[in-house]
Parts: sequence; C-alpha cells; structure tokens
Amino acid sequence: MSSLSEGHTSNHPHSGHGYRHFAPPDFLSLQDQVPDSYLWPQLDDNSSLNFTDPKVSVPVVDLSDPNVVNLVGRACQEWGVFQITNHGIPMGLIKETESEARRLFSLPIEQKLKTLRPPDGSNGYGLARITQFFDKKMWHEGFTIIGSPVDDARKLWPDNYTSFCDRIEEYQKKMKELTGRIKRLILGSLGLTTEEDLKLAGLGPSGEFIEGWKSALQLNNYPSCPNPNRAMGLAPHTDTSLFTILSQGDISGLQIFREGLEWVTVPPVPGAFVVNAGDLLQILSNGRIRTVIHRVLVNQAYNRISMAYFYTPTPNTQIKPFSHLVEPGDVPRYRSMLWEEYTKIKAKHLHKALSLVSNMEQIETQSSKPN
Ligand SMILES: O=C(O)CCC(=O)C(=O)O
Ligand SMILES: [Fe+2]
Repeated sequence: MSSLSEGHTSNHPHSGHGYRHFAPPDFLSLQDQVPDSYLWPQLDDNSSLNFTDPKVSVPVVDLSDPNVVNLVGRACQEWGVFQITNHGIPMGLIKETESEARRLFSLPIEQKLKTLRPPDGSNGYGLARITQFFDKKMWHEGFTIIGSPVDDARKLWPDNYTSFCDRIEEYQKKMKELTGRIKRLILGSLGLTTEEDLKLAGLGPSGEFIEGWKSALQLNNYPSCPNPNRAMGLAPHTDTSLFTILSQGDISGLQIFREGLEWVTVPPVPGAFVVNAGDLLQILSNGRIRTVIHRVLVNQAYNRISMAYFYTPTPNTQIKPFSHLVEPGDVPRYRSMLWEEYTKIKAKHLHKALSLVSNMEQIETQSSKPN
C-alpha cells in the first residue's frame, strides 16, 4: 500500500477479497494533506465562465410554459443540457432524500465498506466507474441503487433502515414519472409519432412506459477539499444513459464542456433539476441531440451531494437511430446494435465509444478528451 493515497485497505470485511483498491478512501484522513495521487494538473480558473447572460448559459425551462415542447427541443439541440423548474416534485422530498444521502456518507468508513460494490456488481458503495480510465484519483465517493435499496440499507443501519428506504423509494417513484414526462417532451420536439420510433425509446403507442427499461439512482458525495484547484470531483465524461436527471443541491461544482466556451458552470437553481442528454439520445436522435461532456469541481468550504437518476434500456434491447430522423436514402449515423453491446464498448473505450459505433468516417465524439 502506497501511503495515504491508496484508499482504506485494512480491517474491513472485503480486505481479503482482492478488490480493496476499488474502495474509496476515508476522506477525513486526507484533510491535512491531499496525496499526490489526487493532484491533477492545475485546473483552469473558471470564474469568468459563470455566465448570467442567457445566450451563454445553460437554459432553464419552466415545465408549465405552454411552449414547453419547443423550449425543450431547442435546449436539447443547442445545449444537450437544461435545468427544469415547475416539475411538480416537492422541494421537501428532494431535501429529505439529500439529507438521507448525507447521513449515509457521514457513516464511518468501516460501515460504508459493508456495502462495497464488487467489481462485477452494480449496487452499493464505491468509486466512480470511470476511475480506471484516469491516472489521477477523484475526490468523490458514490453509492448506486438499482431497484430496491433495502439489502444495502440493512447492512448500513441494521435497526433503523426504513427512513432511508422510504425516502429513496419515493424519490425513485417520482423520478420515474418525471422521466416519462421529459421523454415525451423530447420525442415530441423531434416530431416522433410512429409506433416503431416510440417503441425504440421505450414508450407504447399511447406514450405509456414499456416495462423493462431500467433506472439507476447514483448518490454522489464530494467532501470539502483543502486543495480544490488541483483536486477533481468527477473527471470529464458523458453519461451512457438516454438522459440523466440530476439534483445538484445548492452547491455549485457541475460544469459542462461547450465548444468555443470551454467549461461552463451549471449554476444551482433552488429546487430545479439538471437534465442532460446521454450517449443513447445521441444515437437514437441520429446525432441531432449530442451527449454532454461534463465534470465536477470540488470546493474548500462545503461538502457537496448530488443525486443522479440514469435511465437506460435492458441489455437485450435493439437500439438504432429513429427512422424518422434518417433521410430517405441516407445511411443512419450509428449502426444498429444491442444495448448490451454498446455498454460493453463504453466500459472498454469510454470517450471513443460513440465513434466506434458510428457509420460515418468523421470522428463523432471528442477524440482528445478535455481535462
Ligand atoms: O455531481 C454532479 O453534479 C454530476 C454527477 C455526474 O455527472 C454523474 O453521476 O454521472
Ligand atoms: Fe455524469
């Protein structure tokens, strides 16, 4: 074990299982000195990019606006990311779910490690999945919930797991409803109406959900950091999902990469969610909507919590661009494949995944990744 930087490796139930290096460290023990393995090249000073000019800031869409379909359509095609207000999810539920997440991450490391996500597993406590692609480590710990939170919650709080589970389950239910609503708005903005296209996006002929699509709720914790100019909360990546609905609370940190502007901060708007397009939306929309490169910065004063809800098909779903968006006689920009195939390519090639499934000669996604 090399010094402080190697995460927490002793006295925990998985220390004999050979995947202890997948465990986040005890950040409390790193507060005095940030280990070199967490020091990235100096991050640029982005203060000038905290725009308030609506022409150069991430759009905020009021879901009660009568013109909402057009607003969502424009936001998707111009930015691939927008914030939503008047979405109907009670502020109380968002705050309570966030405080359950905070309670989880405040547990002693030994307790959190009882739910450590195995390398081939999907649920539980652990590092960001993109960790392996970067030389430096991230100032972040996560907790992934797919389906019921009960098994892991029991390990964390054997006598008192219901308040966590109740809140998470209610939040998942509301996120699922909101997902349906946003999906119908995006498809509407693309002019999709045929049964085949709706089905590709997981909707039945009258816009109802087709069972089988999956969701994952990812709780993220970014402890306050003594060296925020050199530490990275979450390295640049795109989400693999159709889209992601993110609650970022009151503390800024999320930035998106925009050609010509570089890194743009997504300013927290109280009670709003950030919706960002993922790789699948780029594929299905035949490149009309582009997946969004984003990263998270940390700060010295606050511990930041975010909650990301990802929405994806099941592994054996066939995916390909909507026929409506491929001009007659044109080759679709992306080839047809099983969702499972795409997720495997992404897990292996990260930033290059979209260009690897492209039918076009040109590189479809950033070949040189920004930092
Ligand atoms: O914490 C955030 O603001 C973003 C989190 C994120 O990008 C993710 O979980 O994929
Ligand atoms: Fe993300």
